[in-house]
Amino acid sequence: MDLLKPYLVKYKRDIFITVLSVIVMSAAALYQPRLLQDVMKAITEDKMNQVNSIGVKLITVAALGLIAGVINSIFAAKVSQNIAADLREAQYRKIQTFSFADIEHFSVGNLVVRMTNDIQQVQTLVMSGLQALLRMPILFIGALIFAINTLPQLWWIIVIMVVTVVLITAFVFSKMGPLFGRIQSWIEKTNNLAKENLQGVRVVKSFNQEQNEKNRYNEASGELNKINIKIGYLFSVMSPLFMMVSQLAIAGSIWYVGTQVNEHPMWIASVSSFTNYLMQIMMAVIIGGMVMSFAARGMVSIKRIKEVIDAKPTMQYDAKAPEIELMGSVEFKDVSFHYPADEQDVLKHVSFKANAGEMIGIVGATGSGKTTLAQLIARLFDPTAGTVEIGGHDLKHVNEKSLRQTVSYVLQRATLFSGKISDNLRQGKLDANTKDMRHAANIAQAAEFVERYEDTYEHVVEERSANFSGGQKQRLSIARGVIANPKVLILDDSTSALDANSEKLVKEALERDLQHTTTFIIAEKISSVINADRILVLDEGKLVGEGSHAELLETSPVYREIYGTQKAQEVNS
Ligand SMILES: Nc1ncnc2c1ncn2[C@@H]1O[C@H](COP(=O)(O)OP(=O)(O)OP(=O)(O)O)[C@@H](O)[C@H]1O
Repeated sequence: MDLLKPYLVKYKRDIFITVLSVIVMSAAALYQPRLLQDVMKAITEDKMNQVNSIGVKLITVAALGLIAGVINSIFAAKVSQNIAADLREAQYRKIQTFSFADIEHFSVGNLVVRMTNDIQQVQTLVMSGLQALLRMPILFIGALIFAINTLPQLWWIIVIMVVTVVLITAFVFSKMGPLFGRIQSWIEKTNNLAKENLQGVRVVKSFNQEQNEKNRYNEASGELNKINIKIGYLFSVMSPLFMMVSQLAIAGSIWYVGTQVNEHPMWIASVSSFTNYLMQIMMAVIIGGMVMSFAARGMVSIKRIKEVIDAKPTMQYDAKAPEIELMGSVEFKDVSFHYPADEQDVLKHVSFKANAGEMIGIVGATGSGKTTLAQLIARLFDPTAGTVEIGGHDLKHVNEKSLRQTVSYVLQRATLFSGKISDNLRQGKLDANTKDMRHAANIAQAAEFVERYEDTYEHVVEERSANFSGGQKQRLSIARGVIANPKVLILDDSTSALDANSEKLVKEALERDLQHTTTFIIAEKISSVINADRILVLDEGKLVGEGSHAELLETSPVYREIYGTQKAQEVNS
């Protein structure tokens, strides 16, 4: 509940209104049977003036109860929605501070469920809590007092009814509680499967995997369904049982009063309000059960949201580090690295220095650690040993803004955000004007197709950038990467979807227009980096060669082998 405390304080005025309205609503509900009893008594005693005045009172109390009920619902909805929005934003803010490792730790699907379904559960809990938490004890205790006060001789019926109902509730909840935790994890699994399937829809269709995917999804969805049905069964048993117990209690009280009516004729007026109070006691217990079920589910969700909000990002920036202008040299000093989930190093004792303005090619077999190395330059991960320095500064002590202004990383898989082309380019430079955009697009060989649109840079980017080809996406990502004229630019296989001529034009433009930028080009094909000032050769996480193309052909057997294989493939194709 710690999680909710600050929000309960924040919305205390509205919460106070809900509490007040609950009190009025419950008091009205409790007072009505008593007034009904008085009316009946007045009718049997033929006191018509009393009947009228009590009737007016009855209508006023009912109207008050109704108005209080409406106010309660409005404010409970308002508070619960505000709290849900605040929690959603708090989670989102926190997730923005997460490193890659933190996201991998939770998994994307898991975070999405925590942002949506778990928030929904907490919203329902707050809403039902504000509507019922106070109402339940007031109704229960109030109706108990009124019932005993009305027909004290029937106390034993109340006791039997309450004990039976409490036992049923305890039994049902002992079975239901553990199911709520399982529900959330199965929702995550089905969401992950759906997301993976939809994102990879082309692969699924082209490999005719629809049936397999359907089976995988059905299995997970079936498990989720089973748990939901179990909970449904338990609930469906509970309500008729409660109704049966209350009907038996009512029948028992009428029977008992019937046997005593000759001695106590006034009990007839009392028995109707007594049974009314019995129903109210039962209502209180049912409401309590419902709140408990929302609470059981909501508590699981609160715990899951709290895990995100309280998570300490594994990588933090030095808050005291001043914002400085970094120079473009990049140095790895005996760097080793393994991913958080793995023990084995994927980079092993890597040391090199790239001088400002150099163009460095990085080559190596698939899985040799090229992308990992690039991620350490952009500080998406910290090395597990050694240091990475930019402009002579250890990245662990560099201000975040300084780093982001210095390093621009164009990822292997081009990702654009829905909106406009200009919105995407401005992610690279906030205040970019059309001239900046045109310049960047020219370098990336994107201007040619962007300027064919009537609305040029204001052209829409659809969700998942579905209205662009792979090559167009890559060009726009490169444009976003170069627009701010970064000191360090990393192109991670970013021209793989470009034809050879466009790739050559991009390289030439980079050399011409970003002369002072230290550029790292990760490439599968040696031909893509053949003219680089220097080429780093990676093999199973080790730096096994460093030099120009000509030098490496002389000195590095690994490089020679890769080059030889690629040349042979070119000749054969
Ligand atoms: N997020 C991750 N968690 C765990 N292991 C990872 C992760 N990313 C990569 N690896 C592993 O690290 C090693 C190096 O991967 P990396 O992506 O750096 O290679 P690469 O040379 O860029 O490969 P490619 O040319 O295929 O892109 C591989 O063995 C890979 O399985």
